[in-house]
Amino acid sequence: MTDQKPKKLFKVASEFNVATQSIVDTLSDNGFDVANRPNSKITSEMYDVLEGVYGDDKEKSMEHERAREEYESRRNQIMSSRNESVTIDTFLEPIDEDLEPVDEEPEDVLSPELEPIEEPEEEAEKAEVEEPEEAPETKKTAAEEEVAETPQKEEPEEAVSEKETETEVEDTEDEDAEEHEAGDEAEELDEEEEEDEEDEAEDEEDEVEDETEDEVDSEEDEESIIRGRAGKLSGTKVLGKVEFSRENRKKRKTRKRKKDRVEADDESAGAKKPKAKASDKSKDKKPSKKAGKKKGKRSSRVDEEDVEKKMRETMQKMQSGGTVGSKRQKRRRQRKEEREEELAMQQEMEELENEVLEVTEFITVSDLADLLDVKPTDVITTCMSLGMMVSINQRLDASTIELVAEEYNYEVNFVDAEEIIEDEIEMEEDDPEDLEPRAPIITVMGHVDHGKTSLLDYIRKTKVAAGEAGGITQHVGAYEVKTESGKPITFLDTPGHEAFTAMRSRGAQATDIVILVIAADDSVMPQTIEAINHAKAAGVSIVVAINKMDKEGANPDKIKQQLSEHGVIVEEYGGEAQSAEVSAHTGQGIDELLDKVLIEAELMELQANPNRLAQGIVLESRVDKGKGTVANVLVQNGTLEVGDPFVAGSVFGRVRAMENEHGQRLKKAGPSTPVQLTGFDNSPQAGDRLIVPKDEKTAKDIANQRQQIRREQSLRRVKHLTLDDLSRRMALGEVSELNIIIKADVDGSIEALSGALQKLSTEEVSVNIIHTGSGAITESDVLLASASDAIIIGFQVRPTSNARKLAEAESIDIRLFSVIYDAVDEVHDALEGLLSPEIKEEMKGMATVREVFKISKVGTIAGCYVTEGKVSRNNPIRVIRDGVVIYDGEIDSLKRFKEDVKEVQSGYECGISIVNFNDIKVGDEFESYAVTEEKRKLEDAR
Ligand SMILES: Nc1nc2c(ncn2[C@@H]2O[C@H](COP(=O)(O)OP(=O)(O)OP(=O)(O)O)[C@@H](O)[C@H]2O)c(=O)[nH]1
Repeated sequence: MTDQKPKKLFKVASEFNVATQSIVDTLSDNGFDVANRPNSKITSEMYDVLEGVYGDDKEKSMEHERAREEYESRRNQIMSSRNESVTIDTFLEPIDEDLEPVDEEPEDVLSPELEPIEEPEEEAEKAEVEEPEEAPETKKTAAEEEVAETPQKEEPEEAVSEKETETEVEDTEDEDAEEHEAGDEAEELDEEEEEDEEDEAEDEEDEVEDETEDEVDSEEDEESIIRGRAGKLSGTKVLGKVEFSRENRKKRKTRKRKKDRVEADDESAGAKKPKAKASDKSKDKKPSKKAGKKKGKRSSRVDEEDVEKKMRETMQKMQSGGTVGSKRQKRRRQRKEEREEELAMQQEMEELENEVLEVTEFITVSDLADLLDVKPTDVITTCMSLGMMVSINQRLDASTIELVAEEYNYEVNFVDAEEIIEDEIEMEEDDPEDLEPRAPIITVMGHVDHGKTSLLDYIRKTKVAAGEAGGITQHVGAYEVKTESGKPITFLDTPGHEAFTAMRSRGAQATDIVILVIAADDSVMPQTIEAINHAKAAGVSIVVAINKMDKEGANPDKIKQQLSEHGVIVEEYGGEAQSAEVSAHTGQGIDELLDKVLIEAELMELQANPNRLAQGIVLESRVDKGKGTVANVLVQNGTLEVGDPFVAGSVFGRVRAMENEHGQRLKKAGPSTPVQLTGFDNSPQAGDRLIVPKDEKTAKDIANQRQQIRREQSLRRVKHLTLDDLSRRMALGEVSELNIIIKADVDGSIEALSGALQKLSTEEVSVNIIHTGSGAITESDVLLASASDAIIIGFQVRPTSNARKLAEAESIDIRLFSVIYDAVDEVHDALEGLLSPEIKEEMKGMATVREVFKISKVGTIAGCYVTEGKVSRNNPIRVIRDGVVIYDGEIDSLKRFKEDVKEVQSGYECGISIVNFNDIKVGDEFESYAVTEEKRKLEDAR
């Protein structure tokens, strides 16, 4: 190297296989001052020094080079075999003639340009191959002699050493620098080279980013890394570009989707499936390109027009005078963009495939078809294939909608019809300027006996009465307290999580902050944890009140420690939860607690707009003999005024009167004000949202619509789980636990039954006994079953008549048994999906015993009054005393006056005697029932 021309830094770095910085450092250690720029000159003296230091690395570099050459020759073989099918010669005959140096692989040369439809790996592989494509094109334009000359000039030299014909124009820039330097002395070329090299350096940085580049490219990457070009990574800006274009695509997509919805009718004829729709869309966007890519039929997609167009484009680019390097860079960017686009497209298609339908339950077949973009007949056919005959206007239940939607690759998200109606009429968002701070609404929660009630009582007694003569005189579900700073806080006055969860289960949320009460002398208990979980699920802030601080053994630190284990980290422990140590007995720390509540409220920026139509929530309602329906309502936003028409749930009303907790009449109630409200048409339910629409007509319309929906739902929906549909709902994944309430005659039976039933738990369904009790099945059992979606099993007991009616109304499955193992078998069969209630029992009539006549030789005759249905002579009869079955047998005689009759209708008296049973007492009830055999239906078995 001693007498040779100076080399460039990056070349030397590449030769020695080390970073340019290392070279610079080494040289500086040896007294040479060289800037770390790729084109810095390395003199022969410097080179000698470097050789001494990095000789070994040079060896490695050469090995590396050999491996690269090997790879390239292998790749060329593959290329030439692969591209036989795609020849572009036909299109470029005149060019080929001029292009001797590269005509060995013309198809490779042009295919990437003309057919950007190959698989990404292919694309990557051709990263190098495409280079020459510009060369031939260059040559084609005779005018571009200058550019064309370069490869031609080099060819003879390279032809000797290079086996590959593709020979990468890169070589003319990459290795050429090296080779030329040995032979070519032309200074002006050097300058050109410098430019090229700079571009190239950038280009190579690009390659570093380009993950799909092939091995050869990765070698270049290595080179680029070696050349220490990391400082120039400004090229990553390209990514920004790509993102931008993707966003645009998304927007376009959204618009398109909307448009599609509008034009659904026209298009739906062809679009059988959303998938089809998706691919249509993709075609719209990327016509033959993508389609071709998918099918891999590349040559078929290349038409002459395309070729010409591409050629023109290429020539334009060349004429515009970009260097080869910058063109390559552009090309790479282009490819990268294409890949990004493709990715975005795939994502979109996936999105489309997993599209979620937002529907209300019980939409009609034609509505569903509209949403699915298909014809109603398609939905009808689908239903038929699922074994259901439906008509176009038939409303479908949730599971059918899901099944049909699934057929069209849609997921279904059921939305509350009421919400939809509400959304339609919901007034627009409040202008931030109109918002004013409002009082926080607080619920007190905590474990049993930790002092919730005491705390609420203390606050009510000490903080409410101030200034309000008489204090709280009536229950309105909530009350407002004034803190020392004069700021108000509204407390919901029912402690415990029942009220909170009941509201939440109805989708309503009245609470902003939960005060979590924990006794300082106790510890974090199950209900504490439950309360934490509920509050978290509702997204409600927690302020901790460590109560009973007056007690000996109070250990607040222990509580704080335990709380942190459950994700509530108080401020002293570095968390965000406010906490106060209080005593509901002495009042210690209560002011501090309220202050902390206010701090939390401030942090939450609780605001409302008092100058708008009111919105609120029904806390509870009851029927008052004098006033009609009275409901406690918490105004959440806007101002409710006397005379306002409103709708609460499905109930219409007009504010007749409002009273606050002090029994004072109010004309207006602003945000966070609890009021007792009269003027309802009917009884709303706790948790119902109350809104004041713009006029009475709208309010009535909404109420009517909602009533209709509720009617439909109550008519059609099997609201609660029954043993009959257990296996079907298990299969649909709707049920994973079977909640059971057991009522039995004696405690012993309860234990035996619950033990046996619990053992039936399977992997799919666990059996939970949520409540047990002895005695008749009461209304509260049915309510519990309704709230927890449970079935009721009665063993030797019967429901009271109110419970029976309620169970019917609420579709609660009550199963009555006289033999424990019958109950166990039935539940077992239901779990196994084998349940076939072939023998069904139906209550036919009830009669109450009013008098008892004991007649010797005949036995006891009961003078009865038929209260429900009819009592038939031929039906079996049960004797029920205090809700418990005491005998099950047959009627001996049924008489009206002295005549034997077959049956007696309700409202009539009759005399009944029972075979072998004389222990009849006044007040007993007779249940006349029929046993019917039902053929097992196929759908039951599913
Ligand atoms: N020493 C002391 N006792 C308290 C304090 N707060 C409540 N207690 C007592 O703890 C017991 C339970 O208090 P409650 O207010 O009924 O507790 P709770 O959490 O409402 O209980 P449930 O309504 O059963 O859930 C009562 O005997 C209260 O007198 C307190 O700060 N100090």
